[in-house]
Amino acid sequence: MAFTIAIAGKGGTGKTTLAALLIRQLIQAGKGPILAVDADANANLHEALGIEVEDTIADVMARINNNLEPLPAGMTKDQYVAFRVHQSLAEGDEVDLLVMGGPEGPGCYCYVNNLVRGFMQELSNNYAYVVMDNEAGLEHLSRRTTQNVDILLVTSDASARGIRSAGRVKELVESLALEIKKMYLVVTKVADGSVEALQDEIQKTGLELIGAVPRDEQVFQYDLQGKPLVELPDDSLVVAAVTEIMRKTAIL
Ligand SMILES: Nc1ncnc2c1ncn2[C@@H]1O[C@H](COP(=O)(O)OP(=O)(O)OP(=O)(O)O)[C@@H](O)[C@H]1O
Repeated sequence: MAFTIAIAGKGGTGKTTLAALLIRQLIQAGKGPILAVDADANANLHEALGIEVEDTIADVMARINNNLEPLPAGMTKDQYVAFRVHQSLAEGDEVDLLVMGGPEGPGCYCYVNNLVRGFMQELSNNYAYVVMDNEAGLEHLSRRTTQNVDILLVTSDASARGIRSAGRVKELVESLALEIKKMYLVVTKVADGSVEALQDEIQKTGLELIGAVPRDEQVFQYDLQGKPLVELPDDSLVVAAVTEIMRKTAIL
């Protein structure tokens, strides 16, 4: 069973950046193969990883559900879904990427979710690690289309409002009774001293702060130029911060 790391937080809090850097460091440490799952409808993990994606799972499922892709002779719907999901896996060096996409059309949830869930479980057995980029609403985790999580990293930017919404992610996890072994807070885009100023807010959430990712102009520049974040240099400030988080959480 793959070790699963999920990242969740409000839009723009650096989830994709964190996911890409975790994957970068896992690869560097020779911990592949890794399955990256983009479960954020707005996310662009493929760009951060430098992997081309043709299809999202939601697109494939919508086509199958609307009979735009007739079943090949001799194949059951289950077999065909498994085959098409497998086909939409984008392959890179040491990391493959599955983009969930969405939102899904009405009326197709249960059946497709059940199939995707079964398929995800089987698929993840082929990998040492699964790294998932999720929305704050934890859509896929709550529908259990994805498997149990070993570590959930909740991201917040360095603002009191951000910390409070990270606290709501924690409450959501608890109210949904999700099977998550460990949950930590990561404050992102941190300028000098701003984490200290947030200590009271952090304490109120009950989340354990595991690390801070500094605001780094280089990340912004890479995104601006469409350069994959996995190509950030070894001496990058954010790479060092993520490596430290991985040590503290015993991922590395
Ligand atoms: N440590 C950082 N330093 C500077 N800029 C950053 C940092 N982390 C993220 N950013 C910038 O913040 C923006 C949002 O980052 P990112 O895409 O990682 O967030 P996200 O939470 O995945 O957002 P979304 O939910 O919209 O996909 C990007 O423009 C990125 O360049």
